[in-house]
Amino acid sequence: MFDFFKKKKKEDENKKEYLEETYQDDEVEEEWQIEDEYEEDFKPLEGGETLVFESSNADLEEEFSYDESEHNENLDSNHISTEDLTNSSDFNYEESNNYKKEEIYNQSYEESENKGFFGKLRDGLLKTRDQFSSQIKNLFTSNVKIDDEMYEELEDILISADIGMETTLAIVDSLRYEINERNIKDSDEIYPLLEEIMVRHLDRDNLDNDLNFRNNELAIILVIGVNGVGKTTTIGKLAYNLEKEGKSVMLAAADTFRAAAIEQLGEWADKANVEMIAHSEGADPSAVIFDAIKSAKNKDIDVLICDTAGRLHNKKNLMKELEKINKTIDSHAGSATRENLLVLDATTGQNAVNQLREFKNVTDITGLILTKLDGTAKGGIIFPLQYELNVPVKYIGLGEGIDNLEKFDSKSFVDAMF
Ligand SMILES: Nc1nc2c(ncn2[C@@H]2O[C@H](COP(=O)(O)OP(=O)(O)OP(=O)(O)O)[C@@H](O)[C@H]2O)c(=O)[nH]1
Repeated sequence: MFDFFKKKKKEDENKKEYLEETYQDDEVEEEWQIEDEYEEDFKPLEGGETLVFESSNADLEEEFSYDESEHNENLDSNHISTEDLTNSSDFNYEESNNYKKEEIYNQSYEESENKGFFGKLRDGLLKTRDQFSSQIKNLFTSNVKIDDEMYEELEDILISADIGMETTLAIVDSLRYEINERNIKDSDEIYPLLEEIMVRHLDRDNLDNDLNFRNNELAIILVIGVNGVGKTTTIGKLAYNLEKEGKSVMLAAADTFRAAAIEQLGEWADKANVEMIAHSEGADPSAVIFDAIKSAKNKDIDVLICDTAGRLHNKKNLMKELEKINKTIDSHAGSATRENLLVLDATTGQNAVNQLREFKNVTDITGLILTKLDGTAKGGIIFPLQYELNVPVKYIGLGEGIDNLEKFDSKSFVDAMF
């Protein structure tokens, strides 16, 4: 699965220094029993090694030529080996190695490379458009009388597209106002006006839909989200996108809750041809991020994308875990530009809005990635997320392929809905 492993020396002094620097706050220290945890997490690990999963790259392979027998000798149970991964009962190496790589590349490259951004967006939003656009067209091209009944019908259509009550009412109010102001009598003219008003509502707060990068500064992206929303897939796609833009990317497998999460991320690291830093299942996520920051700095990496476990059922622990991760980043990469991106599954409709509300109570969310828009007619969910909760959508997922992640742009999105 991983083309080879590289082992990296870690001095015990660094660990001590890290613990001292990071955990000066008595309260946090007490609650987390940091000393114990870290002693366990960092227990060397004969030779004090951390595993770095390298992507397949001939040059790198030469540079860090990997001696498997040496690796096996030194491997500590606290870290993962290829064998652990391939032999684990819930992981089928053969299958996983063959499965998506081919599928994903064929599907993505052959079909999508020929299509421009807008073509892909329109394809991805087919289900949303099918439902929404046909209803809107029916309403406005049938010489409907511009009266309260028409506005009520429009409200129903917008709400059924998951646009949410608050945004729907705001859009319909604006439309009513504009129709009066412009003295529109012909219902045909309402169709483009509605499109214009919908874009305006998405853009109301001038939210920044781009990722936050500064030249020559490491950017650290924490990716948060509950199981199954498409977090791992999205990290792989994002790494691939950013690499294509010319940035060097590294992944940190800080969702250590399940071994399968680490394995799956490793697969995506391979597909996107980027490096991944991982410890074993149950390790301290902050320790993984600490190692990843060190490695990213040593290698002059532009973007470090960190997977995290987003288990909302234990909000207090999640909050503490994220606090600890943030503290680690502040202490060791204080000048890094930061993003906390929440991944939401569009097919869950209003549930995605509830998840954003919950996560906003737990941590600062700087942006959203809305996945699986290709599999739902609920694309309108993007409106309450941006308009009501004021969090910018930065990317949208339009399929399972590695290049099925697109930057979000309100004008193109609304165009593709109509
Ligand atoms: N159609 C479609 N499927 C997607 C998209 N993003 C992710 N998926 C699929 O959603 C499923 C779950 O994705 P994962 O990346 O495993 O989700 P996760 O949040 O990491 O889930 P856990 O590993 O259980 O925490 C997979 O089958 C993905 O292929 C998307 O944009 N469109």
